[in-house]
Amino acid sequence: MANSRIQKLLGYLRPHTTQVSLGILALLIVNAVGVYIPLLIRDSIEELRIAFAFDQVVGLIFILASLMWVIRMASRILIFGVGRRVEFDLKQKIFQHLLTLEPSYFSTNTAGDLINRATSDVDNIRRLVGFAVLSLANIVFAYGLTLPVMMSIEWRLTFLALAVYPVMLITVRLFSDKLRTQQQAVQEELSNLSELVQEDMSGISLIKIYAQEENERRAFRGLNQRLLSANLGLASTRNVLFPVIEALSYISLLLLMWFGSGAIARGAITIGDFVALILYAERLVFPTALLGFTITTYQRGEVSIDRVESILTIEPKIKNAPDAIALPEPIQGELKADRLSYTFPDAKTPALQTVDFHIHPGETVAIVGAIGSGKSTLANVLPRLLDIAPNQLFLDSSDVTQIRLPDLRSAIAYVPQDSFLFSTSLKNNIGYGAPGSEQPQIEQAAKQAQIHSEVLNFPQQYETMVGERGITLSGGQRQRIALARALVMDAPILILDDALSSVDNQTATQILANLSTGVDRKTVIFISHQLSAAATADRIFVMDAGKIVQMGTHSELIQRPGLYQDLWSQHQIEEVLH
Ligand SMILES: Nc1ncnc2c1ncn2[C@@H]1O[C@H](COP(=O)(O)OP(=O)(O)OP(=O)(O)O)[C@@H](O)[C@H]1O
Repeated sequence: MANSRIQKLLGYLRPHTTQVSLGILALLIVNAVGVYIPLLIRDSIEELRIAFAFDQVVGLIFILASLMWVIRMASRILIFGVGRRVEFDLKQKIFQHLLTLEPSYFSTNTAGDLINRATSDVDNIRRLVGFAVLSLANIVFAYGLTLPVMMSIEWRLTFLALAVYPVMLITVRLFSDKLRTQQQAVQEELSNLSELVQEDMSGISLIKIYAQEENERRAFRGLNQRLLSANLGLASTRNVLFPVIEALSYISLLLLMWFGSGAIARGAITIGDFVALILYAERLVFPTALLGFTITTYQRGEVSIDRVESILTIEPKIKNAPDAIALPEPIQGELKADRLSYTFPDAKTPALQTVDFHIHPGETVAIVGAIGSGKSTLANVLPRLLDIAPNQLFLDSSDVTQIRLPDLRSAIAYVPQDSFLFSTSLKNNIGYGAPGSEQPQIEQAAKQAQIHSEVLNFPQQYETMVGERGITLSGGQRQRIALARALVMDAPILILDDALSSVDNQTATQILANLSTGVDRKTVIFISHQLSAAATADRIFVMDAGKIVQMGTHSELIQRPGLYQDLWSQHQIEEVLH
């Protein structure tokens, strides 16, 4: 597992090998110069050349220190830049992969969790790639180059000076774990608070109708209070940690001074050696403290690699068959089902049971039936939004599971039950399935969907924005915009899944009549509870408990005793009562 994570990590870094190598080389130079400067100071002290005059050595130190500063900056820019690039690549990969997954994946996995993986987890990986790589390389070079020089000066004093460093490391480790939990707590409280604000803003009318302002204010105060406590906790841990690190580095300095002065007195080291040791011990404080944070960052990053990879390795259930075929042109729009069955995962009974039908090109078929009888399931299997077995459903005599998915889906225009609109202009919403559609095409589709004249009354007509930053449309208007979106595609098959439920019966009947006339008639599948509109279809399929229990024209079906007759009588009574 650990190996595979390291492989993944190396995989993320591979496209950026040049930057990483340059960044690491820069760190090596910085550390080499960092080790050289104290030696220069030592020699200067020894030769008593440093002091009050601006001398060559001071100038050299100034130049070297400036060089170090510039190269360190370059190393940070390079390696942190790689972190950002890896973050960018991963976000692209996750989003791209999510787009390949079937809709049912999103009903079993919450959007919150997916967003979290694409943001917080990717952020942890970015830190692992940027901060952890930089810090680890820096630690290796800092200790690798500084320790031998310190030891060559005086090994006993070196051990003494560094004796408190393991304590420093353990302290930072303990604190960084605590900091991590506290940071998470702050994040959680913050998202609880924003969730409440978001919910209250969208449910503001309910709050007012039920006069719950006071309760909501109290709920907000409670959450805000928790956020305050979490923030104060985090701040106090931070405020304790840094003085503790400082204190430990002073202990190291005191130990050095105490024993170092004895060593000078004994003549074991020179004053120059002593100053160099102090400078070296000081050099190692920062990398040591950082190592504690680096370990935590590394561990967090590892967990996040697993979480992100677990998304990226999910195989889409619905994909092109290995030997998928192109749909032969011209597409006729003939649909045939042969013992078509589908059971939802974890469901006890099938939603579709051995359904047989033959829908002719250009035919308008209405599908009616009780709630939960399988109508939407049937609509969803046609464009393979659900994973059906092969050899059960055929479009123009080709098995739909063998047709290339883009071909199949562009042959079917589908208006689902919930008329989802994107937060963009009406024009973009209507032209969504056929990007680059010209205004006349958009208007033509809107006219067919009987929404054109209403759009002309909107403030910016087709440029009017909808959604959160735009106007609010009525249910019926949304449905007709969604219908226009499907019509722009000009696909040979059109499926309307209860897509006109908020449109009055007369308009719905008119729309259906428009769709089923004309020279290039489409195959229309009209799923509806609106029986008066359904009655005008060429044929009607009546569904019950996952089966088509009756088929025929309206006039045939009202003659036969059965579910359709019952539904029709009920419909007549409702019409009279209204
Ligand atoms: N995602 C799902 N997971 C499990 N079961 C489902 C799912 N979607 C639908 N079902 C079940 O499948 C059956 C058929 O549902 P379907 O939505 O096709 O009915 P419907 O005839 O379109 O109903 P309505 O008229 O309310 O739209 C129902 O028993 C329903 O509970």
